[in-house]
Amino acid sequence: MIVRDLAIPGVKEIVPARHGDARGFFSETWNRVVLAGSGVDLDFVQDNHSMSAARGVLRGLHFQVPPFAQDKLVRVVRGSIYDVAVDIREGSPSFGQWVGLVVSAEAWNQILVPKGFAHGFVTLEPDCEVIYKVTAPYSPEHDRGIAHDDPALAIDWPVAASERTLSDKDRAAPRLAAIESPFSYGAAV
Ligand SMILES: Cc1cn([C@H]2C[C@H](O)[C@@H](COP(=O)(O)OP(=O)(O)O[C@H]3O[C@H](C)C(=O)[C@H](O)[C@H]3O)O2)c(=O)[nH]c1=O
Repeated sequence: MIVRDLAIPGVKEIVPARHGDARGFFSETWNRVVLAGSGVDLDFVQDNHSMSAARGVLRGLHFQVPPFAQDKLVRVVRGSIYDVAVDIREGSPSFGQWVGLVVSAEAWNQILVPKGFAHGFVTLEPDCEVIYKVTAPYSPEHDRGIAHDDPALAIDWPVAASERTLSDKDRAAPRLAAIESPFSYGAAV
């Protein structure tokens, strides 16, 4: 299992081994002990699976506020996505900055998005299936969003605005400056 920090510390790319043979392959896509050995010791409580039918489906930017803040371990079992994590921890040296990663079934890679980050992705091809573990259960009352196209974030989405499909909720999301982040850099969540 390869674990590497992306441009904002805490956000990581994880690539599990894939053991191929004449039948196909086997992969331990998550192993708590192995990940803990790489400094990622998380207790996931829920597994999610979303399917997006078209290229350009954009889900995000979402986060849940404490006490339901979530770490997320995201992987793609069909297709490919451009996955984005935005640092929304007040006082962080990278507050308002983002990191993006292509996550795909072909690359067999994953992205770890810690608490304190807003998360979203855009699909790069039709029929993308995204599987992700989270460390807190879904709580609609604690679910929040910020605008994926907030000019202050200037996220370089690889799908043109005219080709994106968003939920009504995401289209109406506020800009980062319009919300009070519940996260503080260095503080336990
Ligand atoms: C997130 C979630 C949703 N739902 C229900 C609520 C709605 O009836 C339906 C679609 O929910 P939503 O439009 O919030 O789904 P996404 O836009 O894919 O949201 C996700 O998108 C980005 C990428 C994220 O990081 C979050 O995991 C999550 O917010 O599933 C549940 O039943 N459980 C859940 O954990």
